[in-house]
Amino acid sequence: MSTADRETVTGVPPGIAAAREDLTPMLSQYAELCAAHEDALVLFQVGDFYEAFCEAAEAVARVCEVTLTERSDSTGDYPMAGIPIDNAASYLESLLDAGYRVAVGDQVEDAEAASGLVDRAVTEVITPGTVVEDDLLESGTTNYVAAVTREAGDPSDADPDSAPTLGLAAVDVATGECLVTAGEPETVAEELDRIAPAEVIVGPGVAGDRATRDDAERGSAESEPASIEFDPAAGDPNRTVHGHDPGAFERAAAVDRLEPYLSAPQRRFDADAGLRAAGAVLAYAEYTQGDDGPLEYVSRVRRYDPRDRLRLDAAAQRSLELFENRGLGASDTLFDALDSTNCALGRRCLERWLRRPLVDAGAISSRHDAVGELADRTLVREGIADALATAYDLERLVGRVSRGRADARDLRSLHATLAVVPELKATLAEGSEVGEGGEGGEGGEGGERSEEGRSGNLPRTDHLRDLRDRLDELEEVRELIDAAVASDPPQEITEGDVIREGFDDDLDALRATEREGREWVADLEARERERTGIDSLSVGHNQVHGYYIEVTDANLDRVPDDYRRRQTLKNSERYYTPALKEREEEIVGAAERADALEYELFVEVRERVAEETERVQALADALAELDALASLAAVAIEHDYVRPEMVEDPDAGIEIEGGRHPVVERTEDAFVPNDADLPRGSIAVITGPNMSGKSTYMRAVALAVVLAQTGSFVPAQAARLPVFSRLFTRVGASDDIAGGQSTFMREMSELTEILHDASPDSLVLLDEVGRGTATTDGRAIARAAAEFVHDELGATALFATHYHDLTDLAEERERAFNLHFTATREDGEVTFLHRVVPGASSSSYGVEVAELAGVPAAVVERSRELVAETEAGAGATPGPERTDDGIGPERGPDADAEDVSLREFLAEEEAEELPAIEPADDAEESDGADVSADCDPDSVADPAADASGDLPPSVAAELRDLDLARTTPIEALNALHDLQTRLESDDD
Ligand SMILES: Nc1ncnc2c1ncn2[C@@H]1O[C@H](COP(=O)(O)OP(=O)(O)OP(=O)(O)O)[C@@H](O)[C@H]1O
Repeated sequence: MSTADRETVTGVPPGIAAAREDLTPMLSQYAELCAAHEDALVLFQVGDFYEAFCEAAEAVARVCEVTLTERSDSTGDYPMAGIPIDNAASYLESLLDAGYRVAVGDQVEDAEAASGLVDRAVTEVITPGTVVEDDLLESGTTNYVAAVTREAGDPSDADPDSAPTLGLAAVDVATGECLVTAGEPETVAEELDRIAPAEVIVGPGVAGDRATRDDAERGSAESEPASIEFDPAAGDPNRTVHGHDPGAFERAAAVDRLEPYLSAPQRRFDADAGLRAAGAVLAYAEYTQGDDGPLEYVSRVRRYDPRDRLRLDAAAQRSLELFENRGLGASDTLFDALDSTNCALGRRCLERWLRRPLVDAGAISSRHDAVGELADRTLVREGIADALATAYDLERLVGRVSRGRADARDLRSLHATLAVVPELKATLAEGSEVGEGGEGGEGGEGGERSEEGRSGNLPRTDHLRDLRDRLDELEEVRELIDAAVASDPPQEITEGDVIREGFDDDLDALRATEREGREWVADLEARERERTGIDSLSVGHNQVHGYYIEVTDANLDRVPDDYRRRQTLKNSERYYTPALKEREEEIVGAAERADALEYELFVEVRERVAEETERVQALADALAELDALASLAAVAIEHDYVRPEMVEDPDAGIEIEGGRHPVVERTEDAFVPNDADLPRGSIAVITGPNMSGKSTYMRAVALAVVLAQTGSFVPAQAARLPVFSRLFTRVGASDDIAGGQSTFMREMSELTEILHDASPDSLVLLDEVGRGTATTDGRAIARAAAEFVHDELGATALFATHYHDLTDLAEERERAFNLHFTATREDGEVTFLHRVVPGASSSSYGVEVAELAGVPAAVVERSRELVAETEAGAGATPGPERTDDGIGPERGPDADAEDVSLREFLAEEEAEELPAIEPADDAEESDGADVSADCDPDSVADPAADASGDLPPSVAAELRDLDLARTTPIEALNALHDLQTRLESDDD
C-alpha cells in the first residue's frame, strides 16, 4: 500500500466530496463522519454490514478482497464495498496491516425505533497501537501506542551542545497500563525499543511530525524547534509513526487532559516533555475510543526513570535475541526459552521484566528468593500453574468492563478468574513447613524465615508472603457476579437469559408471567380438544400471526362461537380466542419487558464491577507476578539453572562455572558448558575458527547477566555476578542487516554509542567489530576501540575477532587477556570442540568451514592455492612451519591450539598478514596506540612513519587536543589522515 493510496481514502473520499451538495441524508451523514476523521478510513454501519463508498470502497475491496458493488439512489451511482459486522475482525486486521486507521461508524440508535435516518457515530478508531478487540490482539502481548515530544522552550536559549530532553508516554489501551518517562534522545530511543509500541504519535519538532516535515519541505525555519536527530521508527521499520494534533501536545491541554487521571499533574513530572507526552497519548487514546471522556481503566499513570533498570539498547536486544529471532541458527528467543507461564497476564509480566531487568541488588535477590522457594516446592509450583491455567486475561477483561464493553460472558470469565484466588492463597500456604521440598537449599536467603513461615501457614520468603497478601479475593465482586449473571449466558446482552433467577424480584415476576402464559398455551391444545371434541385440533405459533388454534375443514362445524378467524389455509382454518389473545399479549409484553430489564440490571452490575477496577488491576498484577515467578522456577528446575550469587562489591567481576547458552543448549544435543572469569574492567579478546562458538560464548555470558537481573536463575553450575547498569553489544556488520543504513555506518554508529556511554558499570560485547570495511581499516578500528574500552572506559568487555593481531593487547594492557576456541583436524576434517581455553588461537580454518558449508570443490581448492601463495610470498619472514594446506602449524590429531605458543602465533600471523613489516623488532617497538603503524603495510613502509618520535609541535598539540571520547572512529581516521598529510608535507 503506497502512501498515496492511503491519502486518497482517509477522510472524505473525493467522489463523495464532489457530490456533497446532492447527497442523500445517509451519504451526507457518512461524509460528515469522514470529515471528522481526516486521518482514518470510515466504515459506516448499514444494517449487518460496515460499508465504505467511492474511493474508500475501492480501497476496502482491494485490501479486504471483497466485491465492489454499486449503490444507486436518486442522486447518482456510488461504488460501495462492505464487510460483514459479525465477521469483521479479519477484515479489520487486513486494513490495519495495510497501514490504515479505521473509524467505526456504528448505528447508535435502534434502527426500528428510529424515525427517519438512524443516528450514527464513530464509536472507536482502530489503529495499530490502540486495538482492543481480542480477535485482533495477540494474547499475552502488550500493544502500546506511544507519544514522543520534545522539551518546550526557545531553542536559541539552549546550549547547542546539550541534547534536548524528550518526553515519552505509552498506553496499552486494552489494559490501561500507562508509562511516562523523559530523557535524552538516546535514552528515549532505547525506551521506545523496549516498549516496542505498534504506533507512535510525535509532537512538534520530532522527526515524523507532520508540521515539521512540511516545514522541512518548504525549507522554512519557523518558530518551532527544528526536527532533532531522533527517529521514532529506528528500532522497528514496521512501527507506524505519524504526527498528531499539535494542540494536544501543549502544556495547558496536557494538564487538563491528565487531571482526571492523577491529581495536580503539573507538579508530578520532572520534565515538561514527559507531562506533555502523557497528555497527548491519553488524548489520542481517548480519541480512538470514541472521545467518550477519560478512560477509567487507566488508573495508574506510572512515571519512571530508565536509569532504574538495566539499560539494554535496541542493538543489544536484537543481537541477544531476547524477543526476536534473527533467523541465524536456533529458531527461539530468550523469551521463548524462559516462558513457561500459564496465563496471558503472566506472559506479559515476564516480557516486561525481561525488557527491563533490575539494577537494585536487593530487588534482584528478592525475586531470586521467590524463584528459589517455588523451585523447591514442586507441589506449590504445580498448584499455581494449574490454578492460573484457568485464569482469563483479567487486565483486558477489566478494561472492557470499565469501557462498558464487557458482555455477560466477560463477567463470567472475570468470576471464574476471581474464583481461583482463594485456591491460590491456599496453595501458597500449603506444605510450607520448614523441611518441605529441599528446604534450606537455593531459596534460603534474605530473611525469609519468620515465625509465621515456620508455623507452616505462609510462604517462606518475604516476596511470596507479600504476593500472597496482595491476592485480593474481591469476594463482593465475585458474589455479585455469581448471584447476578447466568452461568452460561449468551453473547448478546439485550435478548435475555443473562440475569440469574432470584437476583431481582421484578424480573422474576415478569419471567413468571411469561412462563405461566406459555404453560397456559401449552395446555390449551388438550383443553380445547376436550371442549370441542376435535381430536385433530392443534395450537401453534408463527412470527406473523402469533398464537393460533388450527382446525381442519372437516371439523369446522364443531368450532365454538368464541373462536375468531385469523387465517384461512388450503385445508384448514386458524383461529384465536379472546383469552388466547390476552395471554399472548401478556407473554410478549412480559418477555419484552424482562429482556429490557435484564439489560438494565446487567449494565448496573457491570458498573458496580467497574467501580472496583483498581482492585482488580492490583489483583491482576499480583497474579501476573506469581505466574512469572512460577515460570522462572519451572524453567530453572526443568533446565537445571542455578541461583546466581549477586555480589554488590563495585569491583566484582563475572565468575561463571559451566555456563550455557539458554537457547542454543536446547537445540544442540551436546552443548559444551564453558567457564567465564572476567574481572571487573577486563577485556577478553576471543579468537578461534569460524563456527567454533565465540559468539555463542559471549552471548551466554551476557544472557546470564540479563537473566540474573531479571530475577531468573541462570544456566550454569555456579555463578557470581555483579549488578551491571548497562549492557552494550555490537555485532559484526554482516550479522546484522536490519535498517536502511549502510551496514558499516550502522556498525560505526553503534560503536560510537558504546564508546561514548559505556562505563565501569557496563558490560560490552564486541563481535567482529570492523568487519564491514577494508581489512586494514577494520583492524585499525577494532584495535583502537579495544584500547579505548580498556584504557578510557574501564568497562568489562568481551571482544570476539578474526583479527589475530588484536591478541597482543594482552601483552600491552594490564586487564586484557586472551581466550580462544579450539578445533581439531583429522584427515582434513575439522571438528569444533566448542571449548574455551586461555590464550590466543592460531588458525581460522576459514577454508575448511567453506568446504563444510558446501562451497564447490574447485573454489575450495583454489582458495587453498591462494593461501599457499600468500604464505610463500611471506616466506622471508620467520615463522613456524606450515602444513601442506598452509592453514596452521602441523599438529597431531589430539593437539589443539593450546599447543601453539603465543609467540609462534604472533610470528605466524605476521607472516600471514603483514608481509611488509620487517624486521619483526619494529613491530614490537611500535606503540599499541599507533594502529596504522601496526597494521597497514603501506603506512609502515612510508618513511613518514619514522617521524613519530619527533613530531612537529603543531601536530603533537593537535593530537593531544583530540577529544577521543567525542570522536567517532571515522572522525578519528580522518583526523589521522590529516595529520599524516601534514607530516608528509613537512618532510617535503
Ligand atoms: N558450547 C557449545 N556447545 C555446542 N555447540 C555449540 C557451542 N557453541 C556454539 N555451538 C554451535 O556452533 C555454532 C557456531 O557457533 P558461533 O556462531 O558461536 O561461532 P563463531 O565462532 O562465533 O563463528 P563465526 O566466527 O563464524 O561468527 C552454533 O550455532 C552452535 O550450533
